[in-house]
Amino acid sequence: MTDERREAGGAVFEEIRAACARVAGAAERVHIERDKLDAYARSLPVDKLHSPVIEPEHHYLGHGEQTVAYVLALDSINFGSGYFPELEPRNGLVGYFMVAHALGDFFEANAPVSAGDLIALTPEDCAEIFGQNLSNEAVAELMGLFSQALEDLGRFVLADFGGRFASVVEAAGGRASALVDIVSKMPLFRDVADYHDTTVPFYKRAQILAADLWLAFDGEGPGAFSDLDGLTLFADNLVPHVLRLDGLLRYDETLAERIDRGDRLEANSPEEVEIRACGVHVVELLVERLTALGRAVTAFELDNYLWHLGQDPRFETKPRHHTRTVYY
Ligand SMILES: Nc1nc2c(c(CN[C@H]3C=C[C@H](O)[C@@H]3O)cn2[C@@H]2O[C@H](COP(=O)(O)O)[C@@H](O)[C@H]2O)c(=O)[nH]1
Repeated sequence: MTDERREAGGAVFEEIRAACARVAGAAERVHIERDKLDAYARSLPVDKLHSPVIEPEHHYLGHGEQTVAYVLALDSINFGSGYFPELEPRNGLVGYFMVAHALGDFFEANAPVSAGDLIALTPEDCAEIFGQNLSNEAVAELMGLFSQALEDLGRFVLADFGGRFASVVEAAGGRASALVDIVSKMPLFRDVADYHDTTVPFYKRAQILAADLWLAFDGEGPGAFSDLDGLTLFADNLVPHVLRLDGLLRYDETLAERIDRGDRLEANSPEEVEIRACGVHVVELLVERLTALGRAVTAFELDNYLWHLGQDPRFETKPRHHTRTVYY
């Protein structure tokens, strides 16, 4: 990493990178296929890498401070992948896009949505918003967690920011690392795992919040951050899956079998932490390779490219790891 990038990123980004590199070095169940990195880096379509996208048809964009509120709410509940196989599609959408779209419909119908409105949302309200049936135990658990996460956000905004969502972002002073520090005061944003003796921060949703604000506001106003190139991969269950199917990550036989037959992995288990950390580290290695090839790219840009690539049926139809967690 160059000194410029180190300066651009806050301490938190360096902590994530260092911890994930340590886990990758010690990992027993997940292996990085280093000899394939160079060819993979060369195969990436650099023109697409530099244009991260947010789908306007699925997000509530263009509404000023209400869009700030929406993005904060969205990334408060940008999790549930371990529950997604149990969810009903809503208007033909599943997974992340279902959640983003349904929350957008809620904002459309109820604007201006206040902190108090978020605090008041019950699991039953969430089931209605997301078109879900609470008679399914796993779905009921997820709707309970969504309601808790939205309530936490509402209380946080009310207690520390006078009820004004935009003030949360303004408090970060244009630094994504500061935004990560601020929102991580909410317990459900504190995405920090343990791996043997190592503390491993991922802060997946806190980081994606800065990225989404940047995308939603075209890098202006609430989307202006000077240190976006400090962001790491947002460690979820889709990008590592893409990296696995594309041959950069190899899981040992036992882990591969468990995932392929649909067993769930425990949150914070060594194998779950290894998958996430190796995902983060591979992306760092790819950023290094691409930079050396004169095709400088950021981890955020690679994340956005790889995540959208993962929506392709080639990846979507193959089993990936599922973990019931509030972090992704
Ligand atoms: N690494 C990374 N993980 C991301 C995202 C997003 C969506 N964000 C973007 C979308 C448009 C804008 O560009 C936003 O930036 C969702 N996820 C995670 O995926 C999982 C769900 O997957 P599926 O079951 O297929 O819907 C779940 O854990 C969810 O938390 C990302 O961008 N990067």
